[in-house]
Amino acid sequence: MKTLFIINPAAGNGNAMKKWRTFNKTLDFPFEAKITEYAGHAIRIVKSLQQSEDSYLVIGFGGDGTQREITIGAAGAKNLVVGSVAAGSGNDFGRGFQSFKDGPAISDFLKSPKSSIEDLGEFSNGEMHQFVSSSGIGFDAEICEVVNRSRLKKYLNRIGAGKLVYLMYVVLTLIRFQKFDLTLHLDGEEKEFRDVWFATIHNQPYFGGGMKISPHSKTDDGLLELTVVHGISRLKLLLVFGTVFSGAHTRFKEVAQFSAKEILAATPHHSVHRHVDGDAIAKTDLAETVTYAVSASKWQVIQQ
Ligand SMILES: Nc1ncnc2c1ncn2[C@@H]1O[C@H](COP(=O)(O)OP(=O)(O)OP(=O)(O)O)[C@@H](O)[C@H]1O
Repeated sequence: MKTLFIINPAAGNGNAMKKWRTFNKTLDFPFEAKITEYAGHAIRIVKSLQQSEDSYLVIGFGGDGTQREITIGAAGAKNLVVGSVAAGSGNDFGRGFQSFKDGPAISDFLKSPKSSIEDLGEFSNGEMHQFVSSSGIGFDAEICEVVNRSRLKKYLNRIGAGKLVYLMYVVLTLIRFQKFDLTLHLDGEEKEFRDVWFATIHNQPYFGGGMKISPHSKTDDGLLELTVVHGISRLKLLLVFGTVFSGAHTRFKEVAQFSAKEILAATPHHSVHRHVDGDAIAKTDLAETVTYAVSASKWQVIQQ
């Protein structure tokens, strides 16, 4: 089995490259390495390996956006197994799926490679998008969007204070966020929610950099889970966030959770920010209904 590392220099607030330069000195096996040059590049790199006669262990060296791209590129391929080394900001991929903690762990894996077959989330709004950990709309997606656009972020990253800007925008967004109405169809059953802060669809339990928000999610059960946080004051929302790490958030009546094979979601009165695996994408369109489901293309992740 060949090994390819894919390094995203933009991950971890621009620190992934520095981490890679130290990390690659610890590797005692042959490997190839490619540095991504633009968003979406990792999908192209990994897709091109699908034609290879060799089998590959493809290891992402970045965060959740990088792992999403690698997984999409590897979906459906029998000769590709996905691994990861956390070098991003949130790194939820490595919490929900197995990942490598260091070079010797990769070395051990290569001596007797094992993998498992996993689900991939998919949503369609005319265009098809895929996600590996979660995709959602609302408060958290708006934070992703404003942080990405921020000029202050670039400046603070340079002086090593990138996390500060995130915290600042959480508070700002909390003050100015406009709650929205949400209409859902869960395997055909209709549900309406008012005053929604966010709704997130999960393939795995972790979200937002270590919050175990969807404790019942399993990565290979052919189902997606949905969390809707609604009808809650700003102050109580902060309290709920404080309980996510222990799992106690599921006891609040304002936190609704469901499992379904197919989820249809519409925001008929508001255009709302969206994310896939923590990366902001275009806002919802008032006229559209988005369909979420598990993709038919499965993928393989390492087992240690
Ligand atoms: N050379 C590049 N320049 C700019 N963006 C890139 C480049 N290569 C990849 N990207 C994009 O950078 C985005 C962010 O990377 P990633 O999500 O891996 O890191 P992160 O945001 O620090 O981590 P996390 O998502 O775990 O918080 C990815 O979605 C990817 O498309």
